[in-house]
Amino acid sequence: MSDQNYRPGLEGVIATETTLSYLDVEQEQIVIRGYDLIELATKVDYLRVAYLLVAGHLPTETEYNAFTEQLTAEQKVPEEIFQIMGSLGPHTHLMDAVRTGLSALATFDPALTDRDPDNTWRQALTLLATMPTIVANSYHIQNHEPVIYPDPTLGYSRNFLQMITGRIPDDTETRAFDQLLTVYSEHEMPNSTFTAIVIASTLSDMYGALVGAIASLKGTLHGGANEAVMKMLLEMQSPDQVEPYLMEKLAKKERIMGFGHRVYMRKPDPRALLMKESLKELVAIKGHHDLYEMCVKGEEVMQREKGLFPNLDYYAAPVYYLLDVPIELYTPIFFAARTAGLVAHVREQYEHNRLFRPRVLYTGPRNLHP
Ligand SMILES: CC(=O)SCCNC(=O)CCNC(=O)[C@H](O)C(C)(C)COP(=O)(O)OP(=O)(O)OC[C@H]1O[C@@H](n2cnc3c(N)ncnc32)[C@H](O)[C@@H]1OP(=O)(O)O
Ligand SMILES: O=C([O-])CC(=O)C(=O)O
Repeated sequence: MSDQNYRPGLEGVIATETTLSYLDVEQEQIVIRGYDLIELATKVDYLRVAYLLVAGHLPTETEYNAFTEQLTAEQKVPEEIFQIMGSLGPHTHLMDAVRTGLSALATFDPALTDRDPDNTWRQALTLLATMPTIVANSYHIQNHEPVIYPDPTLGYSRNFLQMITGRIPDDTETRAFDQLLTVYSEHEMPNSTFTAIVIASTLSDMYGALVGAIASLKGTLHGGANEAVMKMLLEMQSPDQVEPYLMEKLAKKERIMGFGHRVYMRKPDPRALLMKESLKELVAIKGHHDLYEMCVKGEEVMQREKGLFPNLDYYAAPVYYLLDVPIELYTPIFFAARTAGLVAHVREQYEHNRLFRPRVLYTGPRNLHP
């Protein structure tokens, strides 16, 4: 086979057609069904964006009310899910606990393999409704704490955050968390979304596609970077330590988590800019000015030394931190937020399916005999 089409890591390769989203790097815009993601994040809430992704248009007030009512009605998960998650080993990574919880949830779906759009819409709603409950409680279960059940009187994001921290967040915290969910909701064709549509292309079910996506998102080159960023910031301790810390790592040719991006490359990630603003606002209210200063210093050093910009994970990590979210939950929350984009992509894949089955550039031996 000719190697002229071979691109390691499929860099720059167009894998599918979609009406969902597009990274317009030149215009520095993330297009979500025609809208700018950053404008959406500043003007509408996460649930409206989730509806936009799955249904294809922003909801009317009637559609929005019906959507939130349906989600609220489905927030609870069967107790067996918590029991299964509670039976996992002592070293369980929360992404693996969520992966297992989601896998188990599939066994409660009465029409798991029915790909009719009405059924996949129902499944999308179930997944959006239950993911916060599974994600938040993965932490409590692993730490032998009581499960915190969803509170149907709170909105989606406020309820999600209260299930994590055990206290009802104020309006500022709820808004910051909601915005975080929105900027994580969809991002064209990252590794995890690609994994999901590859699985869906075999006509496997939506849950299975998302289970694969979780495994992909766990990696530190992808979603796992946000946890690594926070650990790095805590290790640095103070603004004056940032430069020596980063210079030492760079001298050892280590990757600095939260910087660089396959698509943006040497351009800023618009989501990181919004999260930087969000961090600034939270710091003004909650203190931790040092944290903001450290982040800005890190950005300056990486720009000067490597010409690299921060990605979303770099500024999302300290925002999570100021919202009192345990570090182990940063990546699972990314997954919960991305559920909106993932279910929309899986539904789209079913609508115009073609099995993914690429070829290889074979570099091994030939004509050997046993
Ligand atoms: C929400 C998200 O999932 S965003 C991604 C989150 N992941 C991270 O933050 C992990 C850190 N970043 C990285 O490892 C990379 O930038 C990736 C994986 C995100 C993208 O990588 P790729 O597109 O494969 O870029 P590639 O690895 O070819 O890097 C290009 C150059 O930039 C350097 N580079 C890229 N990112 C980094 C980094 N974070 N730290 C140090 N150097 C870096 C590479 O060493 C390479 O330099 P060279 O040309 O001198 O060898
Ligand atoms: O687009 C990517 O490759 C990774 C990313 O930023 C995301 O999934 O949000």
